[in-house]
Amino acid sequence: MDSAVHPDVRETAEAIDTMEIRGAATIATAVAEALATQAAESDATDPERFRAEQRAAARVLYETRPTAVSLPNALRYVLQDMEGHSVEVLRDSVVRSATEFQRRIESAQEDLGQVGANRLRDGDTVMTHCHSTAVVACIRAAVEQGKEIHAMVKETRPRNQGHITATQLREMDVPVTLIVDSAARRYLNDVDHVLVGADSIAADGSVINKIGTCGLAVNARDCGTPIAVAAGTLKFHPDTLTGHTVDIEMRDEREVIDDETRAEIGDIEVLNPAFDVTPPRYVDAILTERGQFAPEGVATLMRELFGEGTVDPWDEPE
Ligand SMILES: O=C(COP(=O)(O)O)[C@H](O)[C@H](O)COP(=O)(O)O
Repeated sequence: MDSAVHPDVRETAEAIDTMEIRGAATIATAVAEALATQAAESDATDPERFRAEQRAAARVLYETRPTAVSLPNALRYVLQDMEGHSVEVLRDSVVRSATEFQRRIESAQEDLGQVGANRLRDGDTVMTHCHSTAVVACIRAAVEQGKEIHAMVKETRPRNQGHITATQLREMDVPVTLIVDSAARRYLNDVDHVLVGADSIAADGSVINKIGTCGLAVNARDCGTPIAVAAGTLKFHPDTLTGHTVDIEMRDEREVIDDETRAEIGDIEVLNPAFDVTPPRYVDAILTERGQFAPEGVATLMRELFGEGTVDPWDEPE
């Protein structure tokens, strides 16, 4: 354990690991803030030491959850300009980049919210899955445009993030109907849109999001209900441009079944994948702060954004 890693960084990492801090954009904001604290409160006296501390902090944060690419994308953004010959210059660079990153996330969320809102008509009902700040931003913008929007919120087992969505939508007076996940098919003909977020978008337009998204999308397509994914460019996974796949997080079995019930049943295997992959053919549109794209079209924008490839600033230099 590297003692130079600030306690706030460890606290943030722990909160991400236990999902007290969760959701791709929220995780990204939290890690940017943690790196800024690490920088602001560092007592390193030489630049090399300062850089090593930042790398160690970034590694602790990076190793928390593997699927949401917003996390490494945030670390890269904050540490990208860590050039300079004095600790003061380096510190300023990290703190400035972290602030800039948070500002960009906020404005991207607002812009993609407008894009999503433009797809929604007055009186529409939207089915949601999990809790996505980007989806909430779209519905909020539609409400601010004066549209009456209803929501059918899937509870999203095993952790019931649908309850967070329901709470936030009620706070803006959106009428909410809560359903269990397996009831989605029954109501897909009654809703006008399915709107979900994303943890990562792959170069082929595949969408990696909360487990159950793929089944929902396949069913939506079968019913002819349009499905859009609200995901800023922060969710674009640069490594998929060179053929890498996205790691799907497996979580603790006890999120699915408690030890006592399990013992009563007998010897069973329990699998608890947190995310799944929806192929691009089941997705109508990806909504970003740069407008909406057909999933097959994101590769061009990804190349524009990550053309030169990426570096992993948490790695030790060669
Ligand atoms: O799958 C989840 C959250 O999963 P978990 O609860 O396991 O973190 C959300 O749909 C995306 O992260 C998008 O969220 P946002 O739009 O807020 O980035």
